[in-house]
Amino acid sequence: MSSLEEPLGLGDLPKLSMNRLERFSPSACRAGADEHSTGSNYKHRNGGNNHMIFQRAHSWHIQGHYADSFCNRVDMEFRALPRKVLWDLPRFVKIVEVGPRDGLQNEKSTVPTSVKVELIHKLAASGLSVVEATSFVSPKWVPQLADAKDVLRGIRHVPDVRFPVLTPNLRGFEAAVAAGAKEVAVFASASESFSKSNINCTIKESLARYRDVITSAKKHGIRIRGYVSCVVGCPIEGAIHPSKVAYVAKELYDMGCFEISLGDTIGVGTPGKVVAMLEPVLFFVPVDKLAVHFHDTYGQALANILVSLQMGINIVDSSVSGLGGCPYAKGATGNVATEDVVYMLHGLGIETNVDLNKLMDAGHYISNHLGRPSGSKTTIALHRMTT
Ligand SMILES: CC(C)(COP(=O)([O-])OP(=O)([O-])OC[C@H]1O[C@@H](n2cnc3c(N)ncnc32)[C@H](O)[C@@H]1OP(=O)([O-])[O-])[C@@H](O)C(=O)NCCC(=O)NCCSC(=O)C[C@@](C)(O)CC(=O)[O-]
Repeated sequence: MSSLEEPLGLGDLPKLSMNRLERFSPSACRAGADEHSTGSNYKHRNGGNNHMIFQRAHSWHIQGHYADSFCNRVDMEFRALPRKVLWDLPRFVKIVEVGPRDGLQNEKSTVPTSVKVELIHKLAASGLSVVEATSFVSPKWVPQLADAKDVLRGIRHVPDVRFPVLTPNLRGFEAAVAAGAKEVAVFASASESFSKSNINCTIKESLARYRDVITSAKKHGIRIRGYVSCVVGCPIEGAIHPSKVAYVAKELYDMGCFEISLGDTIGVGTPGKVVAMLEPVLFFVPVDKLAVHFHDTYGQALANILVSLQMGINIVDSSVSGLGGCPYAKGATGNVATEDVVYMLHGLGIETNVDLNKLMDAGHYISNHLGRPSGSKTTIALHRMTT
């Protein structure tokens, strides 16, 4: 990866346009204090004194004997500012890749099983530790995933990578186990209307079904993830009250789901709405058991992820190339692109274990197959830069 391709993180702030954070980067000060340099292209006025700050390609420098006292002041200012907004961020974020399931379930033309399996292998090779592979749902409802059994059987074992599948009822769960599933997910909704249109039952009925699935899963020693859909808005009902989200999340968690993913199914969330939704949920479900799952319909997904991380969440669902959309949520676009999430997280100095180049390779593979450009802005930008 060339330096141009690396995310512009805090350590690279001098490369960005002038702003407050940039000027007061402590790494810039440390670099300046350590090695004095020549060749200025930026002047900074501080408290009536002129201090020359020299900018080179990768570091900034403060000249002469002003450096130490200047840097101490700057360090103090800098610490106060990012502590508020950046320093509570997690060091590591687990990404749950949902492209092969959520991303493909809405595709009109049938994607061959071999392509799905190859995509899953490429995603696993990029370092992702969880790749949601498919759904054991009714093929009448979601024809694209009618080959669930064959997809699961086609996946070769990759150490430390998990391949969960969606199961809407006991029948789906049993089929998934028979095909070799080691981890499954159930999916309820915070909206009564969406529950009926998505899984043809009320919220209460869905929770009763999932209780049976979880009881059976426990017997098989299989881990179950729980989804809550429509956590901010519903395509039929509109705004959803956060208390409804908290209720369903708590029920699934109390039943035994090891992780609860909160889905903004139609991507209407904004950071303010997300904070308001997360607050009551955090009252009932431990923060380290929560994941966020944002569709990017209004371009708010990365902002929503950032605010979720600031609230302590460190599990993020996303879809390679931004594939997807829910068959029962008209107009909703795909999930936030995994490439864009990785770029942002790496830029913030947060580890993911994901190799962005290999991930983009997986994105190119499926985008080429589908015959359309990637939905990842990061991929498009880096591609432009290299061609
Ligand atoms: C839940 C059901 C099955 C109920 O479907 P139903 O029609 O109410 O149930 P049914 O019991 O009357 O069964 C209808 C037919 O499906 C069969 N059937 C029944 N169960 C299964 C099964 N497991 N696997 C295969 N076949 C099944 C069953 O045998 C029968 O076949 P028929 O007798 O007519 O030939 C149906 O509504 C369904 O499959 N819905 C699919 C919903 C879905 O996959 N939605 C998209 C995923 S959720 C999502 O995207 C949101 C999420 C998770 O990403 C988070 C977010 O973004 O918010």
